[in-house]
Amino acid sequence: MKYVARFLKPYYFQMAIAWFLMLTELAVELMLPFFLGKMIDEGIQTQELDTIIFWGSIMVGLAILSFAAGIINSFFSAHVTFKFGYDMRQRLFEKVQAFSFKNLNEYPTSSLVTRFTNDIRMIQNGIFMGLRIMLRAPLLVLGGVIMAFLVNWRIALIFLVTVPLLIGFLLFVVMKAGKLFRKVQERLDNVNRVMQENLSGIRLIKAFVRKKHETNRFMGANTELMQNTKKALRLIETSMPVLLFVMNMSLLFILWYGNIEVGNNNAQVGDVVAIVNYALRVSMAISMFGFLTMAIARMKASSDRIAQVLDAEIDLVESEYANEQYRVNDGTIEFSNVSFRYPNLKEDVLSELSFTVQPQEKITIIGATGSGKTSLFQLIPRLYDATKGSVFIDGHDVRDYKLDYLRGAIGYVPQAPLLFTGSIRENIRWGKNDASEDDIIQAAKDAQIHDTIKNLPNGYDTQIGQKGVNLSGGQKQRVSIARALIRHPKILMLDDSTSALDLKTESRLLDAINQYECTTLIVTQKVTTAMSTDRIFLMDDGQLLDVGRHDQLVKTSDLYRKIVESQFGKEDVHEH
Ligand SMILES: Nc1ncnc2c1ncn2[C@@H]1O[C@H](COP(=O)(O)OP(=O)(O)OP(=O)(O)O)[C@@H](O)[C@H]1O
Repeated sequence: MKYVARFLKPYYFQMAIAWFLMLTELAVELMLPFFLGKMIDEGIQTQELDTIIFWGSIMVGLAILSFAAGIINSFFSAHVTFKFGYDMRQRLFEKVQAFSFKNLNEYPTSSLVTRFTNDIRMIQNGIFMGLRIMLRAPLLVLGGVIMAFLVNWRIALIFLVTVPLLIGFLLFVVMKAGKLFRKVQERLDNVNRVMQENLSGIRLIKAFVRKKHETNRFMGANTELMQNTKKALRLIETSMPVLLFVMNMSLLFILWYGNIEVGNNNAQVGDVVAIVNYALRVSMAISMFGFLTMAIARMKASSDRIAQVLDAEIDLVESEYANEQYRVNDGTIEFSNVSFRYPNLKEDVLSELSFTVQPQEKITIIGATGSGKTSLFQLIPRLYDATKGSVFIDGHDVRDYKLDYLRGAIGYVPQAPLLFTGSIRENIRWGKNDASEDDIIQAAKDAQIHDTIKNLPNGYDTQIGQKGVNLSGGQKQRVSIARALIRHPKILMLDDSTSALDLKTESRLLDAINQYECTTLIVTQKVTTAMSTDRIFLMDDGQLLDVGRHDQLVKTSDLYRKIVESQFGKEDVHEH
């Protein structure tokens, strides 16, 4: 709950006003039955109209005051609640933006989405209820009992039985429900996860005719959520009849015993009416108190989940010694004894890699799937840090660069091109905010996508659907290459980004890239791509098996020869 208090701090003043108004409402609520009793005894029973009007006017005045206080309290409570939600969502978003890849692996997207939406809403509910009824409910119980004793202590003795009974029962319910609601929240995570996977993979599901399987999976998660929610709500629902039963019994007792006391001249009719009124208000306050504690239990469960994210240690941060002066000018890349292991793995996926790539050199990295090509790429813009050894760019360890600068100097096209909803122009400009229209067109031309865009009905204004659904795989790849080229990066990294391009387009693309003054690393499976670059890195099982030009490797590397044979046929190897 420390974060709840921290995020509420700027709004303490507004909260104080809300609480003050709530106390006003409370005072009125406690006074009304008292005045009602007075009106009955001094006005109605003695049939004095002036007295009735006098007490009646006071009661109407107080009711209006309470009404106004209630409305203004709601206004301030809502203001604090929404501002709180806004601030917390913003902070959470910034934190997740700062997450390293390792952090992101720990928190699945669906769980983050639930935290951003549902958990924050639960906390907001708790705060809103807190501002409206937190002090009011217990004070109303206490004040109601005291006032009832002041009116007539004999009849009020019944409160000594009913109040502890109800409070004890509600505490029991709340404690049990708190645990159940925590489970509900976890089940909601599951439903969101399955739903998200399904929505993003719906095309694949249709293509594989896996609708039934996925529907069952969703039904499983949904049923669990329903069962857990049902359990929690059922528990709360049982509390209401119990509450009503105790309340009705106590009312009956007050009326029965009150009647006797009035008969014995120990009480007046107005006293009995006032105490009945207090009994009703106290019971309602206890039930409100129950809901409030429940809301706090849910709020606690949710705030713990938010705190987990806000407290998550970000393992990949900018070094405090990072040098602002360091610049990437030439684009020399050096790996020195670099080993790397994903945090959740037991074995290295890259072992003892050492090589240097010269400025503006074009390198192809070729190797079996899972051999560590993407992992190698990720170490250059520091998406992960090497577990052992160092990566240097222009002679400086990547860890000594300002992180944003380093990443900004690199044009990285990931394996799965991801485009954002918006126009094609916006997607290309995403790589460089201040790019001019000419820059955008030039980057698109170099990425060999300009002609395609021009032929679209809306050209560069064509809206890209979610994740680029309305573009072909190769078109998406080229838009994301244009997005990287527009930065004029000193280091360009294409992770299997030309896989969907035909040979001619790919060759034109590589020629265009040659015009850029950048060191280029290309992960590919295609020998044709490898042939057009300066050197080929042959990777196998996290190791650099061979390095050389195509014509050298064909002679010296069995593995490379096999790859060439698999793509060109045995006889053609030496021709190529
Ligand atoms: N986020 C991750 N967490 C744990 N292990 C991972 C992660 N990403 C990749 N790996 C593992 O690391 C190894 C190397 O993966 P990598 O993605 O670098 O291979 P690759 O050569 O790029 O493969 P491909 O050609 O299929 O893209 C694989 O064994 C893979 O299972």
